[in-house]
Amino acid sequence: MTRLFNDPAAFADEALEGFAAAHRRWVRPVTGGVVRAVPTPRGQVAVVVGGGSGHYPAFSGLVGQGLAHGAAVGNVFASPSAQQIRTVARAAEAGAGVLLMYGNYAGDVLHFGQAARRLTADGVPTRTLAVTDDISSATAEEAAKRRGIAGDLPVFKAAAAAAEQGADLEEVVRVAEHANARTRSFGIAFSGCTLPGAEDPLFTVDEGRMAVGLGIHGEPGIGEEAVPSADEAAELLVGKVLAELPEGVERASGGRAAVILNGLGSVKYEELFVVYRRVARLLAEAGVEIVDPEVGELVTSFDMAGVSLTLTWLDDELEALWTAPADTPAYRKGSVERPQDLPDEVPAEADGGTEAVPEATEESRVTGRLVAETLTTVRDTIDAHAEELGRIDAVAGDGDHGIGMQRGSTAAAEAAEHAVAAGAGAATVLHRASDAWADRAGGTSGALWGVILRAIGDALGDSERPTADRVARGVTDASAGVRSLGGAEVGDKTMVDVLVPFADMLAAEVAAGAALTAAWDTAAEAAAKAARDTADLLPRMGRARPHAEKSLGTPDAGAHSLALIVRAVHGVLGTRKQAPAVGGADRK
Ligand SMILES: Nc1ncnc2c1ncn2[C@@H]1O[C@H](COP(=O)(O)OP(=O)(O)O)[C@@H](O)[C@H]1O
Ligand SMILES: O=C(COP(=O)(O)O)[C@@H](O)CO
Repeated sequence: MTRLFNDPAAFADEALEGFAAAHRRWVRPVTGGVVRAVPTPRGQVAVVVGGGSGHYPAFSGLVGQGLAHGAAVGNVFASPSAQQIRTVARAAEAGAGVLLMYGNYAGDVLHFGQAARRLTADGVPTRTLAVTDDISSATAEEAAKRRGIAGDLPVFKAAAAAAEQGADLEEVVRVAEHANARTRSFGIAFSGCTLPGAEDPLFTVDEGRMAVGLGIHGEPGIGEEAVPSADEAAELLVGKVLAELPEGVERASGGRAAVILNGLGSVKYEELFVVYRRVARLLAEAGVEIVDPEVGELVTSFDMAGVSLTLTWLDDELEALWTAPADTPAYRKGSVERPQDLPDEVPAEADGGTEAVPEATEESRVTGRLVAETLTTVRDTIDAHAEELGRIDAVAGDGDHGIGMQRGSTAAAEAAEHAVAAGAGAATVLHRASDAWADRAGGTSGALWGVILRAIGDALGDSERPTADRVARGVTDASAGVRSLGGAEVGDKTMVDVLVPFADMLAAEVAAGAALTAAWDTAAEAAAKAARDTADLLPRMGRARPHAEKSLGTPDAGAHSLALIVRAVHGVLGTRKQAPAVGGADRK
């Protein structure tokens, strides 16, 4: 149970503020996360890590000499936004490029990928690496789909130590890929975590049972067994991890490995030591030499009761990097040389102020006002359903869909109002709302809603006549944009299952001559049905995929929220018969 919080939606920001205040020796807060207090030496590759909050010490606690140069920190269990990542990377980079590192989760992959493209366009050479150590989350044949759990630490550390030793960006990437390929983890859990403000844990296991193959977001395990003794738990974990040796490691015997026994949040250190005692013996019996083991909390999931075992199979290169010194708030090893002349406190960054809006016609400004009003209604609709969306997402996902959508829609409505007050046209209102939604929400749906609003804005423009045809084209482009960015298709059990039929129906109705409000009504009906139908699908993308069968009978959270939103938008359109974009006479 997370007991101490103020506003749950502000939990991650407030935790980061307190963390930075408590660790000034190591870190400096920047917009979107933290960077080292000791600036990156000129010419050194910067390793910037990141992910959602709720996993401390991942990710902010791993920033310091010998480890990460910066961490982008998202909302609870949600990826940081591309904009946050970019700001942190810009503050950390020192002329030799940036490697962005994160666990392999849909939201992280989308946002870090976008950030890399923007940084490259800014002239900062940038590469990405998603850690994939969790062997329970996909088969060896589909290793690229595996999640990143406690293996984040040794992979981050190898890359950062190589950067510290002067490797260039290509070399740091090679080392990171090599460390990732040689890292394997497996975990078990006795109870799920309870998110700030939530009543119930994300999953429960019956008394005397445990989940096998845990995730770090309170995802239930992939199987269930009776709770073992500490020794039996050690036997299970060691057996699983030794069963899949990486390429280049012929046999366990004679191998050397970095070993991490990780507590997920509420398994006590003494319990971990009891388990580790047997882990160490079993590995010794298997002929594995343990190098610098770690027993403790390194990647957590709030108060989840769970434990995972990670092995990174070392060669000479990886061993030197694993044993190299590091000095961060949560992870220290050996002694690092600390520069004497630390910079004075860096002044807080000025917030960008209000950027002037591009020219717009009066007609487009009227539509901009309608868009802002619609976004306010979207925000209110999401507020009213936030708890329900979180509950649906918790069935097979991480329970954060309500919070993420709330943060995104609130920020979008606010940005739209500011843009309208500055005299913006429809495109600019939607573009500002798109950036605000993606930036504030993070997570998979934050990136995708950013794409949706931007595509509709592009179609409406700031000076063109806002016709029903343009709206329909914008929605069609949004549908294509979401599929292109997220890679999901109809049938994968995502919001795409609703967006595609909605866009297709809207385009068909408008092409057949219907006025926008009537066409939207018919399309929203199709969206509601498509959202309900996702209950019968097995997820093939995103957080729910490893728990496919658990989600049968429950609709997809992102599909449901999209259907709610398009219905709410119809409510606004229906009250504005005079608005330029909604009258049948304005079809062309
Ligand atoms: N690849 C994808 N393409 C389109 N939609 C996706 C994809 N992956 C997940 N989603 C949608 O995102 C929703 C979850 O959004 P969010 O709560 O932000 O996710 P997460 O916490 O997993 O980042 C899912 O219910 C699904 O509709
Ligand atoms: O939760 C995380 C990001 O995953 P999403 O795909 O955005 O849900 C993060 O904690 C793991 O790095």
